[in-house]
Order: sequence, then structure tokens, then C-alpha cells
Amino acid sequence: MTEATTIPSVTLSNGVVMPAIGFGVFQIPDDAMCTTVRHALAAGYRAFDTAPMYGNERSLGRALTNSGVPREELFVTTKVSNEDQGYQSTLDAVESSVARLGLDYVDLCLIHWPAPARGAYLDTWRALEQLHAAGRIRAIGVSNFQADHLDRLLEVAAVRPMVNQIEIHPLLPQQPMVELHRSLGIHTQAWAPLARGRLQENPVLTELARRHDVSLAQLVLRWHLQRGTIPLPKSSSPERMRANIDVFDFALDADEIAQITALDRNERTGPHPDDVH
Ligand SMILES: NC(=O)C1=CN([C@@H]2O[C@H](COP(=O)(O)OP(=O)(O)OC[C@H]3O[C@@H](n4cnc5c(N)ncnc54)[C@H](OP(=O)(O)O)[C@@H]3O)[C@@H](O)[C@H]2O)C=CC1
Ligand SMILES: O=C(O)C(=O)[C@@H](O)[C@H](O)C(=O)CO
Repeated sequence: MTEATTIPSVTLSNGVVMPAIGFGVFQIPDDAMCTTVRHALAAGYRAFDTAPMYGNERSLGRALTNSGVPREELFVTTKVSNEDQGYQSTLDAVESSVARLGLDYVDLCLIHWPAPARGAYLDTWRALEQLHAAGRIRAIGVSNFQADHLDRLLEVAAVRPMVNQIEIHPLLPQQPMVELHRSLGIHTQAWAPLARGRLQENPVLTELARRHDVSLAQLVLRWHLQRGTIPLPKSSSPERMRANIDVFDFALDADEIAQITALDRNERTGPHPDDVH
């Protein structure tokens, strides 16, 4: 049997410890969840990223509960959907997520998108602060927030977001956001860390992967780790799940990291945050 990889951790601003790589479950259907989670846990993943929008909180919670892995070893993230933004609706929505997950508490809850046209993310944040104070959520954060959304939030927030989960990969390294987060003590999580399969033909990545004798995905995930952008790769293949966290026995030098960051094309695989309502 292949040995599981032990994933290092980061410590959030409130002292909560979070794995430095998570497993994304967007588009994992309910009927595949149990097998997928079993393989992910066997590979070594302990952090799982879902959202009400993915429609799989219930099957994820059930798969984790039935896995036999102690709850305190797991780190489960969910999000507040755009249509649930607002104070009371967020309180209700998070309780519904916790009930669907069946896990008593959530480790990290994020505002999924700022949805600025709704004008509700400040009230949504106030509700998350209250749930955090009440111990229903161990850590709170945002997702897809740009600098102007963060600025507005920080003007009124009693608790600073512990995480901002944004789209990041070599075609969209988001260096200014990574630096902003670092200056504010906010951890950056990277969604679509592998650019949803768009990196395959890139000659710079291919050459660096060859030099280190790793796959292109492993190279890119190592780049994330060394930049401090916590990747959430999704895979439905047990081999790729294992390979995606087998990235702790090689290191990139500063020049190699810079070469990958310089591939920036400002190319998104998902929508621009200002366009999501
Ligand atoms: N906060 C937000 O707004 C968002 C959050 N997310 C989160 O981020 C997670 C990851 O993002 P996602 O959009 O899935 O994109 P990823 O960049 O993780 O890409 C996933 C794709 O890459 C393939 N893949 C995975 N590993 C490898 C590998 N080693 N070699 C080659 N191909 C590979 C997968 O195929 P296969 O399954 O066949 O291996 C799948 O098609 C989501 O699951 C979700 O949790 C995503 C979008 C938005
Ligand atoms: O997965 C998520 O969390 C999303 O919000 C995405 O589905 C996003 O809406 C997208 O990229 C759609 O292509």
C-alpha cells in the first residue's frame, strides 16, 4: 500500500491550524463522493473545500463521517452563497450548511463572492463574525474579494478575514493580491490552482517540470506552496490525487518561481468577481 503524504499546516490569525493544501470538491457528484473522499483521505488530504452551490455538502459530510477519521483531524470549508447574503439570511444559511454537512461545526466559512451589486457583504460579514464568536465556525474569511472589497470590509470589520480564496494559477498569479494579503495577515487560498487543465502545453512549465523530474501539475503546486498560496486541487483520479500532494521532496529556486509567476496573462478560467451577482 502507498504511504499517505503528511501535509504541512499554516496557522491562521486566530490560531486555528489549517492544512497547506486542500482538496476541492466542486463538480464531484454525490454518487462519487464516498469513493473520492476515501481515496483523498488515503492519499493524505485532510482539508475539503465545498459550498452550497456545489450541491454536495450532504454527501461530503456523510463520506467524512463514515470514514472513521476523527473530526478534529479534518478541516472542512464551506461558503455563503450570493443569494443568502445579508445578516439573518447568512445566520440561517450557515446553520443549514452545518446541518447538511452533519459535522456539528464548520472549520472555515467564506463569503463565496462579494456580489457587490447586492450591497450585502458587510451585513453578511457581521453574521459570520457572530457565528465565529459563538463557536459555530472556527475561522471566517472571504472569497473572490478584490482589493476594493477588502478595503470596505476592513473599515467596519471587528474581525479581519483569516482567508481570501481567489483564482490563482500561472496564467493569473495575482501578485498584488498575494502581497496585499501578506501585509494584512490574511492567508491566500488558490482556487483552480491547475488552471482547470489549461497549462498542459506551456514550454516554460514543461522545461521546469523536466528539470525537476516531476509532472507539470506537481511543479505548479510546488510553486503555489512556495509562494504561500494554499492550493485546492480537485481530481477524480486516485493517482492524480496522490501525485498532487507528493510535492514535498523538491524545491524551486527564486528564479524558477519568478519564471512561473512571469507567465501571467491575466487569464481567468472563471468569472470576474465584479460580474458575479
Ligand atoms: N471560491 C470559488 O469561487 C471557487 C472555488 N473553487 C474550489 O477550487 C477547487 C479546484 O478548482 P477547479 O475548478 O476544480 O480547478 P483545478 O485547477 O483544481 O483543476 C481541476 C482539473 O484538473 C485536472 N487535474 C487534477 N490534477 C491533475 C493532474 N495531476 N494532472 C492533470 N490534470 C489534473 C482534473 O481532472 P481529473 O479530475 O480528471 O483529475 C480537473 O479536470 C474546486 O474544487 C473548488 O473547491 C473552484 C472554483 C471557484
Ligand atoms: O466553484 C465555485 O466555487 C464557483 O463559484 C465556480 O463554479 C465559478 O462560478 C466558476 O468558475 C464557473 O465557471
